[in-house]
Amino acid sequence: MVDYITRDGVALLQVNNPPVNALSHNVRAEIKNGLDEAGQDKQIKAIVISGKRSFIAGADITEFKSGSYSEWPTIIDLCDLIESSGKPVVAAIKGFALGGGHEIAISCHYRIAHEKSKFGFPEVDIGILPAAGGTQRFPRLVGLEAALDLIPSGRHIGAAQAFKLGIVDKVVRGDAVEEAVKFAKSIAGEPLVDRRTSQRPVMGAENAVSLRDAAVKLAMKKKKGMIAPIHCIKAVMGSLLPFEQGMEIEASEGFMLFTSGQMGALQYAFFAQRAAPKWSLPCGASFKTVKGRPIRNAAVIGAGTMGTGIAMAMLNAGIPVTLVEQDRKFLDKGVSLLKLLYAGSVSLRKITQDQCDAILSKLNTAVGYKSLTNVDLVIEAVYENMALKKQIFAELDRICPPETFLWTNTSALDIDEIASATRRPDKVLGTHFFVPAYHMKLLENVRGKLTSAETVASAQMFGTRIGKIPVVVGNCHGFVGNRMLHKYAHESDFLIEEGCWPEDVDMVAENFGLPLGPFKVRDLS
Ligand SMILES: CC/C=C\C/C=C/C(=O)SCCNC(=O)CCNC(=O)[C@H](O)C(C)(C)COP(=O)(O)OP(=O)(O)OC[C@H]1O[C@@H](n2cnc3c(N)ncnc32)[C@H](O)[C@@H]1OP(=O)(O)O
Repeated sequence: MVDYITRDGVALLQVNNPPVNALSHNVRAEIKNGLDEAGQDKQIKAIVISGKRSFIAGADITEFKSGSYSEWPTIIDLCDLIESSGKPVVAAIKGFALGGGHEIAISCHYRIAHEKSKFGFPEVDIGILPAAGGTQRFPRLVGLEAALDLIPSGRHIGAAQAFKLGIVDKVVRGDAVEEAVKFAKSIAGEPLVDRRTSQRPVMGAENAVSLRDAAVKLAMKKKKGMIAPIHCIKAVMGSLLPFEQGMEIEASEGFMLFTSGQMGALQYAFFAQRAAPKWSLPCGASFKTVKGRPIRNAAVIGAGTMGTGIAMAMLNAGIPVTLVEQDRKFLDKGVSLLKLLYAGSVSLRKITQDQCDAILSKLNTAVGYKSLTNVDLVIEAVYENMALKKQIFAELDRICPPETFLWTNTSALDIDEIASATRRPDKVLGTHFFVPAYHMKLLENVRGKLTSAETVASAQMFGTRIGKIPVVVGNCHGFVGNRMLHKYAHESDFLIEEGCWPEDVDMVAENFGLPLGPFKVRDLS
């Protein structure tokens, strides 16, 4: 799990724990053994820590449930061992240095990073904080302001910004490991006193109160209902005390999170989101046995809210889209809406004007279905009317090539009945997008009784490609999402009957952490 390689007086400890080099107990034990071996070997003058393929994505999240994250050596022990090493330790970073991996990196005496590497403390999003000294060392490396920005937000940054902030000592284009080995040789024997992060003062301490208040305000706005950001902020503020005392604050803030229900729920969600795109059918088919067909181009029928949203989701992923309406007036309205949304993204600087132009260059429009003779996929997104949908599917079936997938955006209608209007029921599937379709992550892929495994595989692949979390569901009224939503909507309605105002119900739901309250969602639909 950790290869120990010696190179001309340098010991290279290379973590090899696929898929993401998480710091599982065995990995930690082997890093410790490697550090001990390198420390004892008189021939070794410096140490490089790196990862095969990528650096280290953090603690092994499964260990927070099992409890083995706290078994010796912990990540805290490793960080202390690395920092106090008498021989210089250099982190060679490519790929991800996240969470505990980032904490290991900032405990090293130097950091050499590939230009495409990424840094971050995503702990906040799984309900915890950087509990291996990260809340204490990071402010000492980058200052209070940047630490209060990056730790409670969990935001990833690239190598260039990491260099600007002082996280990284050198950014390289070539092989970060080779550069780090070369660098380690060049600094062997130099004093390390000012290279130990825990010994540094925290910059920006004079503005501590205003920086803290601003961070709390932002966290309450951006991460509504989450307790971890506030504990992160409290722990970072502890860095204004001497290091040992700050570590105690980190531990006590961490303890509250490690024993919270939110930690369990968010870590459940972490694994559930990764499990959802995997699928298997009663016949045994899964991604292991069936390959999906990539979608090279697509058409969307209907330029209303759902149709334009779905078209945007595809355009954002670089898939050329033809937006189709039966009437030029509706088509123009849809295109104007779509352009307005992209113009908004430009003015908010989410994309540049050039990127906007490139995206829109992949948008075509058509009145009627005649031009759909060369598309891999058609997604129908007209209003929920079975007779209309069947009529459209019958017509599409006549015009589109036999291999074209015909999918329907419906939140409740029977996929089998829609498929019965075609001669290709195996290629018919429901794609239930949620409003706004260009933004919401969930995509229910509804399998009818004749939908083929290849169609399911293609829809799951497609969902991931357009940045959704696709999940295969059965064909029943309301599928899964709306069956859950209906209960939630009923309870919200009862509250109105009992005298609450819709805006009050929305406010409570939003303060709990939902992006939009139930009545605002209904206004959008
Ligand atoms: C005593 C001190 C205690 C604590 C201090 C430290 C705390 C931490 O470090 S908490 C962990 C912080 N790190 C993260 O939260 C990173 C989580 N991972 C990711 O964000 C992503 O996986 C990635 C950006 C690193 C890579 O993304 P991608 O290439 O899209 O891969 P997947 O997300 O699909 O993941 C692939 C595979 O790996 C599993 N996995 C990912 N990270 C972890 C992890 N940290 N621990 C355990 N397992 C992890 C993920 O579930 C996928 O598994 P399957 O293929 O089985 O689905």
